[in-house]
Amino acid sequence: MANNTLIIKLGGALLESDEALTALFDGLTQFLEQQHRPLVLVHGGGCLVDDLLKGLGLKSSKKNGLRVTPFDQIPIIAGALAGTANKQMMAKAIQSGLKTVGLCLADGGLCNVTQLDPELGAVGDCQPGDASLLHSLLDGGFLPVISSIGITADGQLMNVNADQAATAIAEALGADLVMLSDVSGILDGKGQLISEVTPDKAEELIAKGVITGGMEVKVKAALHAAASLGRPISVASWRYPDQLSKLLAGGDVGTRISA
Ligand SMILES: Nc1ncnc2c1ncn2[C@@H]1O[C@H](COP(=O)(O)OP(=O)(O)O)[C@@H](O)[C@H]1O
Ligand SMILES: CC(=O)N[C@@H](CCC(=O)OP(=O)(O)O)C(=O)O
Repeated sequence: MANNTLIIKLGGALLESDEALTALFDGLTQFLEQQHRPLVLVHGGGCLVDDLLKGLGLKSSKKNGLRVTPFDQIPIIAGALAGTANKQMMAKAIQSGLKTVGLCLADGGLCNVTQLDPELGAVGDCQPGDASLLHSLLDGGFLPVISSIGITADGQLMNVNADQAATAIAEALGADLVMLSDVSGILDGKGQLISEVTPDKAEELIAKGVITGGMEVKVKAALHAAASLGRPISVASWRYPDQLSKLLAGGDVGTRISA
């Protein structure tokens, strides 16, 4: 199989805008027609989980950008991420005429997931595993759409941060990785886009409290992937799918994170 596989991670806030979701999948379809690159989508859905837990009267909190996941909440969270979010993404892909397969991190042993930290409950650390199922699907012309739910060797469902899941999958495939979020990239203290972030710059911005929460997790995951894959990782917005080709050609779009 061609080794120019592209992983695009889609932040969950995209699911809150039907218009943006349609535009993105139309953009992805055009991109695939032009570039013929094997593409894998990895998605989040944090806001969907927030809404669902709130609706059920359940409290939820985050530690360093990661959701504390009590074991009795994992069935609900897995339902939201591997169920609703995954199928809503697939639905848009199908509407755009793409042949798609919905997966989680456990399918075909794609990722090895273990408990990250007992204080976080059912939250998984995610390491690259067996990518042969993905290779087969890509060879068959399918678009894999992957949620960030994992299963440990002991059979425990785990909630994995979707940026960490995307980096492990990019490592498993040796693929390029682009993270599309609800912001245009990493912003400085004045809200201006930063075009390039190195490990030193990231450390400085995190220490100053400029990069926080979900973006801190994203930047750390991207720095790890940039180092292990030996290429930069881009963080940009899902609002401008027409800029994807420019971004991949090294153009001035979003933030480039290099190790
Ligand atoms: N320096 C920063 N630049 C941009 N966004 C930041 C920054 N620091 C924190 N954030 C927050 O990070 C969010 C993106 O992270 P997250 O919500 O995890 O996105 P996604 O769901 O796309 O993974 C932004 O919406 C913003 O609120
Ligand atoms: C452990 C952990 O934090 N899991 C995340 C998984 C979803 C996610 O990462 O969604 P976004 O990409 O939309 O942020 C969560 O429960 O919110």
